[in-house]
Amino acid sequence: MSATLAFDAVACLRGDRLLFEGLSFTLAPGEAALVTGPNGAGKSSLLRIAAGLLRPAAGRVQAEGTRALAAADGTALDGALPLARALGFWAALDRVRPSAVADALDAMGIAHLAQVPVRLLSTGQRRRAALARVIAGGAAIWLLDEPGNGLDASASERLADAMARHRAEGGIVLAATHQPIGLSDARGIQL
Ligand SMILES: Nc1ncnc2c1ncn2[C@@H]1O[C@H](COP(=O)(O)OP(=O)(O)OP(=O)(O)O)[C@@H](O)[C@H]1O
Repeated sequence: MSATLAFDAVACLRGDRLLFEGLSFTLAPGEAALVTGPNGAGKSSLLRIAAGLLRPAAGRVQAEGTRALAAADGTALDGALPLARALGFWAALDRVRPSAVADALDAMGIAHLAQVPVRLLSTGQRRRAALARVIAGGAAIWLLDEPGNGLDASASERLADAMARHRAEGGIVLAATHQPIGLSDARGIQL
């Protein structure tokens, strides 16, 4: 997997507030960074900029490889569909191999929920499902907003394992978090 994510003197403006400016970093294959900072500092905004969903007020973002964003709220999954089918919808768009969904459900320990409609999942199960979507999608660059929120100890371990496997394959992880998430050797980006 070949991936690069580079910020070059990036500034972020929300409304009329400058949240950060002059932010530069480069992540090479296998590298990870942890974005920290107080509530409202702009962590989610930074991830949206990294995903290409929000335009920087200044500077440039270069991404080599596909990007997948797991937002802090919501799963981006159809609540009415059974979990496996909701994930399958994205997997089809991402053109991944058919077994990717089952593997991702296994990786997050929710294979037994495959037939349960997404809207009936618990908060932690939904978080696991959102992460399973990213894992199944096969994107090179994972952008994870508060990925540890709502996860129990076992799910946190599964997330740490999934991130380690992803990096070992040359993937990149950029995560915003207030809590430790088992991301070893991650660069710190303090807002
Ligand atoms: N669409 C928007 N228009 C204007 N301001 C916005 C918009 N979205 C977010 N903001 C503001 O930008 C600031 C940064 O928000 P952001 O969600 O990026 O922070 P954060 O560091 O992720 O915060 P938290 O730790 O609370 O999740 C906040 O003050 C927020 O009110």
